[in-house]
Amino acid sequence: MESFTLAALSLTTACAAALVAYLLYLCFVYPLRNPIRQLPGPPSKWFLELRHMYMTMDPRRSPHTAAEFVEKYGRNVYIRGPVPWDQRLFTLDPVTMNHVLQHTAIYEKPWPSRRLISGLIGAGMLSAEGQMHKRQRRVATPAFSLNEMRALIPLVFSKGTELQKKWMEIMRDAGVKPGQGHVFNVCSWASRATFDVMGSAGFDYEFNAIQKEDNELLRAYVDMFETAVSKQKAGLRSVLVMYLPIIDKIFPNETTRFVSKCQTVIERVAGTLIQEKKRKMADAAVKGQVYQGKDLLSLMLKSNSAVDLPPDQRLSDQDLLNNINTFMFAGTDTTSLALTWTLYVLALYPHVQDRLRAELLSVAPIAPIDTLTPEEVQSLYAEIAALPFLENVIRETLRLIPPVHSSIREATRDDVVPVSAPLKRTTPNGRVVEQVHQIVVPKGTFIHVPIEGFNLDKGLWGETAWKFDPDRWDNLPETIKELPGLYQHTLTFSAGPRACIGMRMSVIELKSFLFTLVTNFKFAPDPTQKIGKANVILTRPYVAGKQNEGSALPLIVTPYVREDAS
Ligand code: HEM
Repeated sequence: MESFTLAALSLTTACAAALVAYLLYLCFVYPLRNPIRQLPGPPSKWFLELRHMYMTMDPRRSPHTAAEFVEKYGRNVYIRGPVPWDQRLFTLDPVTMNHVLQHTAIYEKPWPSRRLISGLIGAGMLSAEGQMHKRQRRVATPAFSLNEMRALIPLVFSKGTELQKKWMEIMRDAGVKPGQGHVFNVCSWASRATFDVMGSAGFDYEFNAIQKEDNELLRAYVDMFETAVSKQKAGLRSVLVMYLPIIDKIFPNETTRFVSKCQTVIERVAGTLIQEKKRKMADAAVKGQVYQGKDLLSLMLKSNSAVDLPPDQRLSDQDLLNNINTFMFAGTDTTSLALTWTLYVLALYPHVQDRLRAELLSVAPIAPIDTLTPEEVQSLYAEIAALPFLENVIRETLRLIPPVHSSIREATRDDVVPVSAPLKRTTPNGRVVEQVHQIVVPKGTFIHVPIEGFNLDKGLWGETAWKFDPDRWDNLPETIKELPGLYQHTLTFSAGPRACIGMRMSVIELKSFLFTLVTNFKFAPDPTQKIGKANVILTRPYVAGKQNEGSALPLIVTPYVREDAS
C-alpha cells in the first residue's frame, strides 16, 4: 500500500514537473524562436497581453489601429495574442492575405476558435477542417446553387410582407397617427425575419418568429447564441477557457449550463426533423417517386444519398444536425446584421434613402406582393436584382460594416509567405536589420485576417474609405480591382475555399427585405439613443451604456404612403 502511494506520488510529481517545464518552454523558449517577432509591430508586454486584441478586434478602435499599423510598420505586422506563445501575423497585404486564404491545407482555423464554435453548434462546416470539411462542403454545395437559391425568392418576399404587416399592426395597436412614426428595435426584428427564412429554407420548419418569439426551438437557438456569444463577458476566465477548455467541463458556470440546456432542446427537436425528413424521402422512394423538398436539409439529404457519392464521403445524422446548426448560426445573424446596418446607414443618410426608395418604386407593382403568383414574384425579383443603386447601397454597407469583423488562421506547418513589397526586419530594440521579400511563418503561428481593416484600407480604397458613399462603386480605384475577395473585392464573405457558402442566399434576402421595407417605411435615427458597435464574433449594434441588454438598434419607423396608392 505504502509503495503504491509512493509510486502515485512520484508519478504526480513527475507529471507536475513536466507540465511546469512545458509551460516554461512555451513562455520563454518557444516565443523567441519565432521569426515573426522580427517583423515590426506595436510594443508588447511579456506575459498577459490583452491590448493587442482590443486594438485589433474592437470596431471602435480597429480602423484606427489598422491605419496606424500601415503607416508605422507596413502591411505585415507582428502582434501578440493574450499569452506569450500566441504569436500573430497581422496582415493587410493583399498578396499575403490571398496566400493564406487560398492555402487551406496549411492555414486552418485555430483550435481555440474551432473549439468555441464546435462546443456551441457541433463540428459543422464552419469549424471542420481537412477531409471532414471537404466532405461537408461537397454535400452542401448543390443546396446553395443558383437555381436552388432562386427557389427561395417567393419565401423571402412572403416573410418581408409578413414583417411589414406586423409592423403596421403594432403601430395600429399603439395608436400611431398617420404621418407619425414608432420606434422599432430593427436589429431584433431583422433577426426574427431571418430566423423565419432560415427555418423554412433550412429545414422546412416554421419558427413563426415574426409573430411570436415563444417557439421552443427558436428560443433555444436565440438564447444560446445571445448568451454564449453576444452577452459573452471578456475576462480572465474567458482567456483561460480559450486555452484550457477543460476548465469549462470541470467548473461549468451559469453560461455553460445554460448553453447545454439549449443544446439538449436543439438535439431533440432538430434531430426529430432530420428523422422525419428521412422518413418522407424513404416513403417517396418506396412509391417510386423522388421527394421534392427544396429546403437545405432535403437537398443535403439528396446529395448525401447520390449514387456517385462514395460511402466514406457520406455524412452521418450527427453531421447533418451540426450543419443545420451551422446554417442557423452562420446564416441568420450575419444576414440580419447586414440588413440592420443597412437600415441604420439609410436612416443616417436620408438623401440616399430617398434615392433608393425612388429606384425601388420604379419597379414596384401596383398590386400588393402577396397577391402575386410565384412566377410574378420571380420576375419582380429579377428586376430588383438588376437595380444599380440598390446593388451599390448593399455593396457599400457590406464593405463599411462587415458583419464578420475578422477571422484567424493558424499555420499547421512551416511556410514561406509572399509579400507585395519588401518589408523591414528589426531587432527587438527596433533597429532595422534587413529588407525581406517573404515571411517565414513557423507552424503554430496565428494569422489575423482583418476583414474590416481590409475593407476600410485607405491605401487601397482611397481617402474616403471610411465614408458611406454608394456611388464609389461606379468608379472604383484601380488599386482595388485586383484584390482577392468573393464579393466585389471586399473580404466581407472571405475568399478562397473557406469563403461563405451562403453569400447568394444573403444577397437575395437583403435585396428582397430592403425592397419591401424601404418602399413601405421611412427610417430615421432615434435622437434619444446613441448607437455603438461591438465585435462579439459578429459586429453588433448596441445602445450606448446598455451593452449587457444585448444587441439593439432602435430606429423611428414611419409608414411611407406611395403617391400612386389609391
Ligand atoms: C451578410 C451575410 C453573411 C456574411 C457577411 C457572411 C460571412 C462569412 C464569412 C466571412 C465566412 C468565413 C468565416 C471564416 O473564415 O472565419 C463565412 C463562412 C460561412 N458562411 Fe457566411 N456569411 C453570411 C451569410 C451566410 C448565410 C446566409 C449562410 C447559410 C446558410 C452562411 C453560411 C456560411 C458557412 C456554412 C460558412 C463556412 C464555410 C466553410 O468554412 O466552408 N453564411 N461567412
